[in-house]
Amino acid sequence: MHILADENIPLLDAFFGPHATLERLPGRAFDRAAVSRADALLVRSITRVDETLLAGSRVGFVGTCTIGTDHLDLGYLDQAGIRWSNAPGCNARGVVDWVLGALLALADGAGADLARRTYGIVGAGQVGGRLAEALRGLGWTVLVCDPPRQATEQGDFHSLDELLERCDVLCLHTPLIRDGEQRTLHLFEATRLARLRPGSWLLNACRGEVVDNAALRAHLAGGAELAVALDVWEGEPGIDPELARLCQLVTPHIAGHSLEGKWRGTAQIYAAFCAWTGETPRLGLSDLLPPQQLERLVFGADTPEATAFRRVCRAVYDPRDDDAALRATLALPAQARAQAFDALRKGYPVRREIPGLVLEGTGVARLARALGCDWRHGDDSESGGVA
Ligand SMILES: NC(=O)c1ccc[n+]([C@@H]2O[C@H](COP(=O)([O-])OP(=O)(O)OC[C@H]3O[C@@H](n4cnc5c(N)ncnc54)[C@H](O)[C@@H]3O)[C@@H](O)[C@H]2O)c1
Ligand SMILES: O=C(O)[C@H](O)[C@H](O)COP(=O)(O)O
Repeated sequence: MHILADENIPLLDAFFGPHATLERLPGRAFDRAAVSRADALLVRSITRVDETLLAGSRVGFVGTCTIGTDHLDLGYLDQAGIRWSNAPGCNARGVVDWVLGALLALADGAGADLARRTYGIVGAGQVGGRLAEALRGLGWTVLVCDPPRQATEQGDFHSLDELLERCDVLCLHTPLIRDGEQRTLHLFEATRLARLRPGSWLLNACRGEVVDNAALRAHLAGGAELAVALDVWEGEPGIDPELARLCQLVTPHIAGHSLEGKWRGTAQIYAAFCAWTGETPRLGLSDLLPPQQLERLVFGADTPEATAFRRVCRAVYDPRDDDAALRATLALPAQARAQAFDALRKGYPVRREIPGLVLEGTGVARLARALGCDWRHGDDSESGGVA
């Protein structure tokens, strides 16, 4: 068994080493020659896997250590009898942490109170569903638009038109769907952008193509009262530097790059690979995940929830660091800028997830529940320190 794998997939040796020979390549360097040596492919989001790449090969399994599948031609894989798997939900929590950090950054820029805004979540699956739960858990107002779910479930869903009318924060979490009734390609084009309420915020951490980037740039350049946080871009890795300069927060498609998110992705694909070969998995994520260095945050009984929220989010992750790193590349020539975008993703520092924390203090029980953290009553004589 020979596996061709993206070099940016962590834990390849630990999981797959006992089952196969491994060959690593940059995700953008997969070609027919390399694929002709492989029985299985392990990819991330940047490798287009379709008939052009696979025809005539003996590849029988394609695993993508990502949530998204828009880089896979699923119709072709099914018709060619090639087993495939993605890693549903693997890095959803990392994206939620990115959104929370982005909201804090936007609130600082606008002098806004996060609790008083109305949130619209477009696409409420693994990411959007968790985000809605977190924001509602904080007592904030959240409207959800998810027509595919609305068609099959009872629930409190709203139309996109209603979100545009009522919300002052829009968070996009749909898959990229290029055609059909649920098309999301350029879901936010010039007309919809123009309908956003003045003073509103737009956050995109799903796929760049869900927002028409040229239309967004024109809208912002025209003086629109809109603050924007973008993690994903049309034309990655060659992003539009003018658009980036007009946005309040910009990051290089790393919203889901928590350590747990990346490792879970490998573990999920390993389980799918073993199901394909008929072997018994020898390892699970819990065998490998290191303990968190920062485990406990202690709050005094009088700490306002908004203050505690800020401390918890920022203690784990502040996307303004990623913003600064990406902004530093914007003046580079196009090719160097695209390489820098990939390099920031490849060399991404270790980042853990908020639910790994324990929050201690009588006043933070609701916050802990909303953020998915364990909670301890604790000793109220301690005040706001970090253990
Ligand atoms: N930036 C990152 O690092 C990062 C990380 C993880 C996931 N993602 C991307 O985020 C997106 C969402 O991921 P997920 O795991 O939540 O996916 P998911 O499939 O679990 O959920 C997507 C939801 O969108 C809904 N949807 C589909 N078409 C819609 C439409 N036209 N309007 C509104 N809702 C619609 C679906 O019904 C579903 O509930 C994917 O594109 C994924 O690739 C990005
Ligand atoms: O769909 C996903 O899971 C994410 O967009 C994923 O994190 C993409 O980043 P990559 O894994 O390609 O680095």
